Amino acid sequence: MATTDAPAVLVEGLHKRYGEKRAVDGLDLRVEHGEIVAVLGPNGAGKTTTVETLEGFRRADAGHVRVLGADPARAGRAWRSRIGVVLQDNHDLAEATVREIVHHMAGFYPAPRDPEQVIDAVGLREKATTRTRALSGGQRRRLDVALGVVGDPELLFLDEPTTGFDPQARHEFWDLVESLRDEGTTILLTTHYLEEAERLADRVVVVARGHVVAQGAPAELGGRQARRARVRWTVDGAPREEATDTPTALVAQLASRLGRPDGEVPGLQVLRPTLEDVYLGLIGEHGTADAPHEEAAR
Ligand SMILES: Nc1ncnc2c1ncn2[C@@H]1O[C@H](COP(=O)(O)OP(=O)(O)OP(=O)(O)O)[C@@H](O)[C@H]1O
Repeated sequence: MATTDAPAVLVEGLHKRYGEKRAVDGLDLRVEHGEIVAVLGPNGAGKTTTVETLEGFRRADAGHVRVLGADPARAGRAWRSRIGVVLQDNHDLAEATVREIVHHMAGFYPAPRDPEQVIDAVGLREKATTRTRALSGGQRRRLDVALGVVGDPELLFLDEPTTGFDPQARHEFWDLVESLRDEGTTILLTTHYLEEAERLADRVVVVARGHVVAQGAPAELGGRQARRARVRWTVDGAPREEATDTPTALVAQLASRLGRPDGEVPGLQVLRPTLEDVYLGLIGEHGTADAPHEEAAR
């Protein structure tokens, strides 16, 4: 039960096929205790299959998987009580109220959070006595998050947690995730929102066609080349552009070289690639999930 030096999640060479489809194809992943890792990737890249394998809901065809020191395919109830899960699709609890469900779920864990505090934390106080069938999509998702955290998990899996959230709800959810991080919860999330990954993740892992194609801190993903700034300016109305690691020096040089009395550089723009730019570049390089595998095409 004690936390060891072993990572919270360790995946080596994970493979999973559905018939001929290689959904996960040699995926490696490591999540340290206390870390928030965001898994990004196009539709069909294998993110959900991977996460569901880590949660013990799917069996790997091959590979080494350890989650909190155990093989999820064989781990028992004590292990399950240490993880929290927010799935992409949800079971139907339509007739129960928010309060009933959160209290009910808390009862399955040895040391749950206070269900009323959880209801507050996910912003469902005003809906506590509402039946779940009467919740909006975003409210329903907040309830899913409440059910994922009520057991006070050491490790929380969030599969596209904010899909369907309005911008305010998304920001509130991010605050909630950050407070969980401050309490030491390890979090693995999948998302299609680059802003979400940038805001929350210590590390971003990009998956395409069933394996990891890049990983790193959000500010470093893609390496120096992908992160170069582009400086644009005009000379006699004609556009010029240069990629550089030192945009400030280039701008200073342009200001003196162009020799305008006011020191202004006409049409000056300094563009730095966003995480989205870098991500789209990586995905472009590695093809989309549904492109045929190179091996298959040979
Ligand atoms: N139960 C299943 N049976 C057959 N094929 C499946 C099954 N689940 C997933 N797949 C296929 O496996 C591949 C990976 O799917 P997965 O759901 O893991 O991707 P994902 O990265 O989570 O995608 P998304 O971003 O759309 O949620 C896809 O091509 C998908 O069609």
